[in-house]
Amino acid sequence: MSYDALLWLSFGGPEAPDEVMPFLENVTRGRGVPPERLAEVAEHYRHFGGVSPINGLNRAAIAAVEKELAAQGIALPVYFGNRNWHPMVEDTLARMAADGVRRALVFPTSAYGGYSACRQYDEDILRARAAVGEGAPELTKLRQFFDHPLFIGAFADALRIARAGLSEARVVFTAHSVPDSADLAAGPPGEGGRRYSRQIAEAARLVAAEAGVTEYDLVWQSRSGPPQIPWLEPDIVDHIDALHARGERGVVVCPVGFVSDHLEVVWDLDNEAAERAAELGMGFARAATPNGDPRFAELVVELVREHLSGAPVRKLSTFTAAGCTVNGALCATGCCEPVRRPTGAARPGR
Ligand SMILES: CC1=C(CCC(=O)O)c2cc3nc(cc4[nH]c(cc5[nH]c(cc1n2)c(C)c5CCC(=O)O)c(CCC(=O)O)c4C)C(CCC(=O)O)=C3C
Ligand SMILES: [Fe+2]
Repeated sequence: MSYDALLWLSFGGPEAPDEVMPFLENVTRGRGVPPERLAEVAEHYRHFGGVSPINGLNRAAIAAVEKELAAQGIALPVYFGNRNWHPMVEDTLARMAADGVRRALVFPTSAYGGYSACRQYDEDILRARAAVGEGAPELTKLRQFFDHPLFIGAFADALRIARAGLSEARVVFTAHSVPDSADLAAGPPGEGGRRYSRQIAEAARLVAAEAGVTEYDLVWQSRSGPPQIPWLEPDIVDHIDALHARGERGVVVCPVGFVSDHLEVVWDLDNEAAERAAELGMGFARAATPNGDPRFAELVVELVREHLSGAPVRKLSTFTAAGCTVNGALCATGCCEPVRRPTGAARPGR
């Protein structure tokens, strides 16, 4: 099979103060996130002048991937499109079609399975292809890479470096929380669910092993949604309290659930969690995310080469290599089914 382009598909983020609310409305439309939470998150973006780091980080990563492709003699133009903010994936796909792209690979900026981390990117692909209509490029999404040796290796080195600065500290892995019901529905029906949290736990185990860490915890961060709906727990900040209560002197946080230092990392960890640790007199360090590591570009190009030249599928876990589907198709019927969130208002019966 031959491909004409690589589409870099990401979440998107505002790049000016007046973009914050429209961006947040795009993210949360129909998802039952209370207005108070939205106002709070808008405030987080305002601490950074209304500019999320995510688009800039993606542009830098794309530049690194373009260099790596060229270095490996692969002629594949890279396009950038987002789910929630400009450049919107619908517009990017229209441009690709106009440029004559017939078939493209898609790199989603998430390593994991689950509704938010995988299936929602399939929905983006479906939506973008429907928007372009006739002549829309055929899109093959690259697989989940949470257990790829280059991903694990980048995190393991970052964790080693972060630990080197703190003499006594508990290692804590963190990932974005999701509703418990969404985690339960993650993966193909019949496989017991929880594909998202199981993959996160496996990545944490692999990173810890490679970094020589024998004891650690796995916690969650950045929950939204109404408080009566259960999400994955414990929360990172509550966990820092618990570590303090049992006499730990410091904490090294490894954000294994993310590929770059976007807002959830630089606000929820580097500000909120770091501040709580400081209040408690605990040491705090945070491991870098892989986006800035040269191995990240190599990883992307290796995933591309699995398709272009049959490069071996390298992975460190025994979990199924999932997420690789064509034109937004699911891994399996009912895989990572979205769980409808209550909006607070009564919903008309359907
Ligand atoms: C699993 C997961 C990932 C990792 C996988 C991946 O990377 O794709 C992720 C990434 C990200 N999440 C991001 C931002 C936001 N996520 C929100 C809300 C939510 N995230 C959820 C899950 C995840 N999110 C969920 C279940 C919700 C509830 C609403 C819903 O069911 O959809 C909200 C709404 C406000 C709030 O309530 O926090 C915002 C602003 C940004 C960009 C940050 C920047 O601007 O730098 C990134 C990379
Ligand atoms: Fe999110």
